[in-house]
Amino acid sequence: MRFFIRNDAAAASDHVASYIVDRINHFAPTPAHPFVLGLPTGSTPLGVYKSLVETYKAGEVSFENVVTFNMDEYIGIPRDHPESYHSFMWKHFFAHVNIHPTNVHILDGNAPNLEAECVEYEAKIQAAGGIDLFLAGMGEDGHIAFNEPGSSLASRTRVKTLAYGTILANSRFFGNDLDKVPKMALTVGVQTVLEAREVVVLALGARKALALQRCVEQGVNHMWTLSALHLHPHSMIVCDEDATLELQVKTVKYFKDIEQVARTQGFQQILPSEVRTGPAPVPTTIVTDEFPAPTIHSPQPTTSRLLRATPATEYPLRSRSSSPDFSARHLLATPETEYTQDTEYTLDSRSGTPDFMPDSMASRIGDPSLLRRTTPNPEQRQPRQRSKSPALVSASRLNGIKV
Ligand SMILES: N[C@@H]1[C@@H](O)[C@H](O)[C@@H](COP(=O)(O)O)O[C@@H]1O
Repeated sequence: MRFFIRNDAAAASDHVASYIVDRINHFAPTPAHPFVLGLPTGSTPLGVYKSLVETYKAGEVSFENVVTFNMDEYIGIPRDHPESYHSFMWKHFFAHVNIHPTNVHILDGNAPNLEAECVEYEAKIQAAGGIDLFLAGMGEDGHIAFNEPGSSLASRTRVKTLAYGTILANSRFFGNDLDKVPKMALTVGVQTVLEAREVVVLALGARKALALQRCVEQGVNHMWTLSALHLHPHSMIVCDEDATLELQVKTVKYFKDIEQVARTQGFQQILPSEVRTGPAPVPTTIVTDEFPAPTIHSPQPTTSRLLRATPATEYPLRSRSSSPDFSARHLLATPETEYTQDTEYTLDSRSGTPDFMPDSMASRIGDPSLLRRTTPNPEQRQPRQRSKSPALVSASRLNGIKV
């Protein structure tokens, strides 16, 4: 996941808007091959829409061959209600750019059959060739679209009951009257979003800080559905400084450093070209006599090893140790080498996995029957007598160990 932090909401919104413009222009959409854009509502994307409209008016982007799919819509308020997502999208974006109304798709929260509406919506996304870029905001509880905490991460477009926290948060658009906020909505699912070729999330303000922290620093969790983005190969979060308030300083520094290094090295984090220009052909493996099918080595069964065998020789654990055996083995491999910290570093970087230490799970379990092993346990072997090389003696002095 890429993560960009900007000083304020305006800079973060501009970053996202110019990113979208770049994607559309690079895609060079045509009527037969339109760019398919997923869109959110809420206060968060307002700056992005404003910037996109300005860019369009400056002649730097066209929405002529852009097809859109909105994330969600309330159930039970008229389409022309000022707070319906239909009204929102036309007011803030569609009415100001050259998009064809027939290319705009927004779920109908008043459809006679809501389930059928959802199924049809997924089919329309498929028919359009899938979504190239899904822009999203996030709820204060980390929801994406209206996928409230506890939503299945495999969910698709469906009817969703809104969480109390969401109703409370969105009541500001309904005169702070909770009774006026719809209690249900239609929403694309988490899986619908994950199937987009790219997902871009904008998070602004301190009220998103906790959710952002959960989604960026913690694992994939169905209670913070935006965290499912970690499963997406091309996802990006852009936020302002206020939204980082709950993140660890080292997390913020790390992501800022990545961006800085990329800039100074002239390396842009761009997507593979096939992602940017529509669906890539499915790769096929050509098998000939000259290039036979590769052998796939199946992993060794682990059960027996866990129960009573000696995994150490096959799967050594990577734990640093100052045991005599550790030092001796390394030095015996290069007896002419004088043991210094530098030498150890050289060995590390050359071998990649220098610090193997025999171990076995069975030895940690206090079950006497596990000591009856059928294969030799390296830990119980008698140490072999080794001659003391000069290097070994030198190392022993440095480490204070007996060899
Ligand atoms: N369904 C929408 C979400 O798509 C949006 O991300 C969220 C955040 O809204 P805001 O940007 O106003 O904080 O609001 C609603 O719940």
